[in-house]
Amino acid sequence: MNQSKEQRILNFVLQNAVRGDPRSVVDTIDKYCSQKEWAMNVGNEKGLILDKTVEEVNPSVALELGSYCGYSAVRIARLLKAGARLLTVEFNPEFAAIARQMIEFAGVQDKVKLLEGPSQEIIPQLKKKYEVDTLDFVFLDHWKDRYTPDTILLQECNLLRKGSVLLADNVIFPGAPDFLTYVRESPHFQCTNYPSHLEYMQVEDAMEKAVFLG
Ligand SMILES: Cn1ncc2cc([C@H](O)c3cccc(CNC(=O)c4cc(-c5ccc(F)cc5)cc(O)c4O)c3)ccc21
Ligand SMILES: [Mg+2]
Repeated sequence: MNQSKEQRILNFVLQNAVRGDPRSVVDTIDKYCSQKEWAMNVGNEKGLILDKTVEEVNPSVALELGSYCGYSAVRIARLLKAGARLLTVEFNPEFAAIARQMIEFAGVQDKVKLLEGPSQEIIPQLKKKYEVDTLDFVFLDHWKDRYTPDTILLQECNLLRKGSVLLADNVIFPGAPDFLTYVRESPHFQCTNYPSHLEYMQVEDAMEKAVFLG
């Protein structure tokens, strides 16, 4: 049975990156996906925006929606302070299996918990089952038509507090127009747009930061 692209990315990392070195895992994925096969990792250009936002927020509890191969989970986890944790949600079993191995190889498994299932089922379980009080940081990178309903669900589940930061990938390409309208018109969010480019391409893209005002 021939391998999936995601399996090929993982194999390239296992053979070329340095075990326990998150930076080398991130760089190796970027090398493969820019030179051999495009894949929907956030990439290095938007990754720098992600890094700056994570460093600014310095979250104790972070949530990622859409693990994919674990690229952004490794990228976020490497910046977390001692005792801080990242919960990453992936519904596709094959992607989840790849991401778990990527996270393990990078050596950030003590900071990251991958939750397998769709976000709309996982989010309502975060408080009781995963002992979350409120979320300091949320990275949205799953199905673009889920950004808005899940942002509403996070509020309904009382998972956001004054100052919680949402950062959304791909608000220009593939695009999340309803999400942009929702957060920009809501009195409960203060929004900032970060123009960038689609990972590994010269296509325009952007990230949107939305700070919850309570
Ligand atoms: C409900 N739920 N809960 C958890 C959860 C997890 C998933 C998966 O991780 C998953 C699977 C497939 C697609 C996505 C979204 N990502 C994208 O669609 C995307 C596309 C492109 C792009 C750009 C140019 C192209 F030509 C084609 C694709 C560039 C990007 O950065 C992307 O993030 C996410 C899905 C639903 C989930
Ligand atoms: Mg994306």
